[in-house]
Amino acid sequence: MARSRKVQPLTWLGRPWRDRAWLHPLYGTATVYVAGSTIEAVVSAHPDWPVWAVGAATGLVGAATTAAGVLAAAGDRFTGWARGYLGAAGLAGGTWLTYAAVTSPYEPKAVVSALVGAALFTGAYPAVRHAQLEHEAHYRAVRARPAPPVAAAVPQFRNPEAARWEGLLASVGLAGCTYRDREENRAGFAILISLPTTGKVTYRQVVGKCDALEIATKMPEGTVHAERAVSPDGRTLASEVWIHFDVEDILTKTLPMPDDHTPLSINAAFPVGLFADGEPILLKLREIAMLIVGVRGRGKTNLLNVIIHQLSRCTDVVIWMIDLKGGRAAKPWLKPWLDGKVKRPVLDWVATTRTEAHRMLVGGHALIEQRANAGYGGSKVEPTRQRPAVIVICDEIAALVGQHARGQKGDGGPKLYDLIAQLTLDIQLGRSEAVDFVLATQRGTVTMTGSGDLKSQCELRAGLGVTSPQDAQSVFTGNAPAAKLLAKLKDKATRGAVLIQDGDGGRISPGKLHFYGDGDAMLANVHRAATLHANYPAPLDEAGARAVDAAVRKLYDGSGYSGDDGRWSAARAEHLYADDGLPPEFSDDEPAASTPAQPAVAEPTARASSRGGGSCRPGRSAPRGARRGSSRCTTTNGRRLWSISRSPGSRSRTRRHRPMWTATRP
Ligand SMILES: Nc1ncnc2c1ncn2[C@@H]1O[C@H](COP(=O)(O)OP(=O)(O)OP(=O)(O)O)[C@@H](O)[C@H]1O
Repeated sequence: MARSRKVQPLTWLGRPWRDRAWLHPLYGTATVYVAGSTIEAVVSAHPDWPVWAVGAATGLVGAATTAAGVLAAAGDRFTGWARGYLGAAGLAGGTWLTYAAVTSPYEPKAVVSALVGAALFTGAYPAVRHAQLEHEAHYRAVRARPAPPVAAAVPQFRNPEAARWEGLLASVGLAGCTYRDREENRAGFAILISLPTTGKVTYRQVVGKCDALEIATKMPEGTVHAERAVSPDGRTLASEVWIHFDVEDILTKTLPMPDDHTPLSINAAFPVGLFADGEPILLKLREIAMLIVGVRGRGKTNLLNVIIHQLSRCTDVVIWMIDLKGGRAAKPWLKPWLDGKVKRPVLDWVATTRTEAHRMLVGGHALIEQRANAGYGGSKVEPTRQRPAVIVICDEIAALVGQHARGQKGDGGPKLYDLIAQLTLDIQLGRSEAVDFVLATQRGTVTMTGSGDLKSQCELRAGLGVTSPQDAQSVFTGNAPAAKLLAKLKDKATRGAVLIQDGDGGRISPGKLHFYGDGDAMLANVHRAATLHANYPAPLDEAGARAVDAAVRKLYDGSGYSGDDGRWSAARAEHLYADDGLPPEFSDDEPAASTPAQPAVAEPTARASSRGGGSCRPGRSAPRGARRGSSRCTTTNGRRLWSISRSPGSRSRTRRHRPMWTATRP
């Protein structure tokens, strides 16, 4: 039902004496005439008053009546005509009064002028009044303000939880935000708020108040964080924000690496940890370059181990690794093969020198060209065991392409510029040919990553803890809220905590990575995985291997990728065979309680034995009907290359940032 609206009262000019309005000028003239007669009577009674003084006094009265006329019609409710008419009436009346005071109101000229004035003002009045009434009608329609609604006085029902949250938000300086919804998750809960429509509170301000909310709710540091809400059709909403309260504080927990050794596919996502709200972090390393940034001791090596563990479960992937720290990270993964316990290493190629890394990058480029020229799969290569993806993992890229990573003068090794250019080109061209990169560095600055171009190619970023907010900014360029959150992950308890950014919109979420173990425990875990996964990674396809071999032979000493003088030859890989620093054997902790299902993978070809200088012999084939891995993607959309699964059964109309596909893996 429409509410009746009262209008403000309008002017005296149109309203009072509405029925006899035409008499107004006559009343006015009569009033002035009576005033003139009164002045005459008073002056006659005082013959000693000088004429000039009487004239001046009435002149002042005239000026005052003129001003009164003009002021009476001030404001936007009167027309200009009304103001002119009243001003002129005041001026005429004042002038006449002055004249009548000095002479006499009964003198012929005074009488005639009074009559003429009355006639003129009476004649003009209807037009002035008509204009005024029209103006008032318009004013009433357009400008009249509604009276305050009576309903405002009636107390409204308030959801007590909404009132509590809005009160809390207001107490930390987020007044005007409206509580909309609450969603429980595995780590705690999240509330959805609408920002005030005045724009007085922005998303950034909410992020800035997370510290204050932690204090107000007595939560540990880093357990409250904000995330923009997303509409059901995937658009980020400017006015709605989820605030997460991670009661469980997953960021400070240690999440042991699941003892899962079943086979996977690179076309599906694999878990690497849990988001702060308890949902799994799933990575899909397809058509994307990943940049991992974290200062020493924040968990880079651990994350690389987790990634190698999961990649080496894939039956359609070839893993190459650049490890310029003398192979410290790669060697444990080679150990079962070096010990002769398995017939193939899970890492297909390891480069521990800049020269070998150059060979690898040039070989990668040859593979990309060979695949592009062959036109496999139309616009892009879909990895299979017959034509596997190649993932190049590089631990500490600063040692390879950083500003200070120059080789010895005259050592015949690659130039820094060549390495930067080759790596950048490979990342650019590799994605459609199933050649992708995982790069790790201590800082995200251009001096450490070689070039801005190279860094900008890495759409998937993972931040693992930095020393300063500036460093945090260099990971998630231009994203102050994320940088702030990353800079918070600095205490011991949050080691292995990560901030992960999706390439298609920059949304960032905190989480905790699975822990692969420390020291000997880590080495034992690696040994076990490298043993159990030995047959999973595919050999490089024959045509690709030939192209890589030919390209590598053009460099340096003419040795290649395959054959006796290939990548595993004593001349190039002898240092990897040295058993320094690694515990002797892990033979007794081999497949125990959770013996994995054997992979249903094709037996590596006999040709594989020749690659690897005779050391890389065919492994046993798996029994028929062996169980495949259960992880799968139901859908993906074009460029979205990794994402996050949503907890099932969410009721909210407005989603948190969650994906288009679901992983069914536990
Ligand atoms: N996910 C995790 N959960 C719990 N603790 C972790 C995790 N990741 C790493 N840590 C802890 O942090 C320490 C450092 O980890 P890691 O060696 O992987 O760091 P890093 O960044 O590679 O350091 P460096 O460059 O010195 O090798 C580990 O010894 C471990 O105690």
